[in-house]
Amino acid sequence: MKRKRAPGSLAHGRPPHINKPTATLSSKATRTLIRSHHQLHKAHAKALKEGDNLEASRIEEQIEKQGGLKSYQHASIIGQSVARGGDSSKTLLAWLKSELPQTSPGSPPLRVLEVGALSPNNAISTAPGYAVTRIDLNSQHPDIKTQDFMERPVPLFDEKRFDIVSLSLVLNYVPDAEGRGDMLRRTTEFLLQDTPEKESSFLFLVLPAPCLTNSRYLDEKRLGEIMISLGYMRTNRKLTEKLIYYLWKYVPDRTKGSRRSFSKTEVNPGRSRNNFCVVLR
Ligand SMILES: C[S@@+](CC[C@H](N)C(=O)[O-])C[C@H]1O[C@@H](n2cnc3c(N)ncnc32)[C@H](O)[C@@H]1O
Repeated sequence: MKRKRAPGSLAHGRPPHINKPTATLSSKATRTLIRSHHQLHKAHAKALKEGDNLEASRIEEQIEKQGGLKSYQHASIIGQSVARGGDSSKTLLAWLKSELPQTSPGSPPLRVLEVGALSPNNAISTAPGYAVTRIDLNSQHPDIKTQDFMERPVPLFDEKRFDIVSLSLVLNYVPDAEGRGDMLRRTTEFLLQDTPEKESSFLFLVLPAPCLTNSRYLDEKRLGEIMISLGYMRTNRKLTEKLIYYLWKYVPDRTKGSRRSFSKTEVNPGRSRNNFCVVLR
């Protein structure tokens, strides 16, 4: 008998999109591989943090045994295939059409930084009017630069900043809560700082739904508070069975005097919940 995954588990929410890959894994094998990679990745970060190098190298070996980041990305690409739910950047495109109407013929392309890019052929990359810079920890294509977003040099002028930063199923890849807070804060440094509000810039954020609907430490209200303290205003939201999508407008002036820190605080007690958390220092 086919076993259904509990709707509240983090493995339940898996990526959408792109072209159908040639070699295919079953949905179950795809989910198992993604879940196991996430667990090992987290355990590895924990071992390193605790200075347990022996345990860290044991986990590294395990990760390599199951194909490493490459296999995880392959499973994610399959998860993104049209057959398994579609491309999250389609939602981004639809929202941008109403939020940034300057995407008319003749206007300069909107600059997009896609963090965690798996393919240069998704909807945002193939739509006219967008210039997409793609990065990933491990590029699978010559048009994607191998780069850690956390180490990408911070731009000093708006000319080098972006109209849109996309973090689609990337924040949940970061193994620890402080690292997630740091990643969210860092997005603001890549968005426009000196441009009038009507030409605002945006963060597209996609997470597995259970990160917000079934976590002990994070819900939509708390994420909203974190985002507001960083200078973001929510403009769009979509919740599906598996994923939650947001578009946040960045309004730099809003941060003046409103910066707060957020620790690991229980917002939803319950034994069957997950531990997804964002800590903002
Ligand atoms: C599940 S895939 C998501 C792919 C795609 N964006 C999507 O929506 O399906 C997560 C990707 O994020 C990448 N990633 C995670 N942290 C990153 C970082 N700090 N900098 C760049 N890429 C990162 C991983 O290498 C992985 O390929």
